[in-house]
This record gives sequence, C-alpha cells and structure tokens, in this order.
Amino acid sequence: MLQAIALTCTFGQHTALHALDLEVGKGEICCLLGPNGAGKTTTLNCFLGFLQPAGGTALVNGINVAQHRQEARRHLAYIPETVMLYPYLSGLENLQFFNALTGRELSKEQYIQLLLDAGLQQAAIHRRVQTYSKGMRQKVGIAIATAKNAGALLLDEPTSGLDPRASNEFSDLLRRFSNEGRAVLMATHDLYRAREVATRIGIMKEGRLLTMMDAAAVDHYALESIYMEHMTAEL
Ligand SMILES: Nc1ncnc2c1ncn2[C@@H]1O[C@H](COP(=O)(O)OP(=O)(O)OP(=O)(O)O)[C@@H](O)[C@H]1O
Repeated sequence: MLQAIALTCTFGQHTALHALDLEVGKGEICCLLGPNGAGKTTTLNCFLGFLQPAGGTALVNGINVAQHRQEARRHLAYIPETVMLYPYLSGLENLQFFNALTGRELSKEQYIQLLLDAGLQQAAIHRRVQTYSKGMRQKVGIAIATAKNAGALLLDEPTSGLDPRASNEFSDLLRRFSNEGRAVLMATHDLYRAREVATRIGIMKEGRLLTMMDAAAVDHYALESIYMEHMTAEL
C-alpha cells in the first residue's frame, strides 16, 4: 500500500533522507522511531506529496506521488501531532466541514457515530472545539481520517501529550484500522507504544533507516537496548 524505493530528499546541501526503502502492506502498522532530525516527518511528507523527492519514488497504492499527487492523496488520511480545527465550530461541525471537502457526504447520525467510535464523549460532540483538550481534538482528527475511508493512514507523533488512557485508546483505534485492512505508518518517540501497537518497527537516524524489525520478536527492554545501541554507534 505504501512503498518507498530509494527515496531521497534534500534541503539545499543537506540530505534529510538517504535512499530509503520501505514497504507497509495492508493491515500492517509500521512505527518509525528515531531522534529529532532523523527523517521521520520528511518520510511522511514525501508520501503526502508535501515534498518533492530529489531521487527515488514514493508510491501509494502503486501511484507515484510525485507524478500524481492528488490521486495518491485520495488513498491517504493524515493525523499530525496537532490536529488543526476551527475553534468556534463544534466537533461535529468540524467533522462535517472537513469531510465535505472530500466530496463524500454522510448523514448527521453517521457523523455522530464516527465521533463516538473515535472515543469522543457524547456530551462533547456539540461543544465548541475551543473547549476541547488535546486528546479530544485528536479524536475529531481520527473521526475525520476514518470518514475518509482511506486505505492508508499516516501519523506524525499522534500520542505526544496524550495521557496514558487516551494514548491507550489511540492504540485500540490503530488496531481497528489495521483489522480493517488499512496500512498505518506512524512516526513516534514513544518506544513503549510502538512496541505495543506496531507489527513492524523501524529505527531511523540521520536520514537513514538503520533497521526494520518484527515487533513481535522484541520485548520492550530489547527494543530500548537496540534503539540505544543504534543511537550511540557511529554511522
Ligand atoms: N523545511 C525544511 N528546511 C530545511 N531543513 C529541513 C526542513 N524540514 C526538515 N529539515 C531537516 O531535515 C532533517 C530531517 O527532519 P525531520 O523533520 O524529517 O526529522 P524527524 O525525524 O521528523 O524529527 P522530529 O523527531 O524532531 O520530528 C533535519 O535535519 C531537519 O533539520
């Protein structure tokens, strides 16, 4: 569903992504770990078509993003670290507004159900978003992503700042996406969450994917020690 082939991205003289090869199939949850500046967001931005690669290819459902950006985006939903919503609209109105942009209209009951499925409390649905916590805004973002019914979900540090319960509920949602056969690619600093929810875990550093492992093959301690080894080793 998502494929990077020798994907390279530069900012001036700086190479932010060095010939990345990566594949995320339907039903897979792939977490990318790595320190600040490792290239995780750059990878997501290449799939989203926000950045033009200097070399290589980003494919979404077989569609070359650089050549057919709009078509590729139809298969993608994206949840950034901070979901941007209209503060004076309610959660429900935001969902209706953003979904209308995709050209797919749903009934009011369906929108409400999507918000409830995303974990938003019934009492908050009609309240202005300016009164929401970060976790609640994140849930509206999840409902927007779910409504789009996209085959792949890209997430950039979606659980940063969430309390443990909200973060735990978030993992359940990712599993639901995976069970529905969607591909999930998530950049995160949360080793614990990655180990818990991912099917595969990649470690990046200085624009390179250093390793990709089967999440079931490592426990939390092993993952932390592998991560630390990579961080201290010279490239
Ligand atoms: N718009 C930009 N202009 C110049 N350099 C950039 C730009 N965006 C990213 N970079 C550089 O590209 C490299 C990779 O950045 P990226 O944001 O992909 O890292 P990251 O792994 O997502 O980090 P973080 O964990 O801090 O979010 C960094 O060296 C960063 O400084």
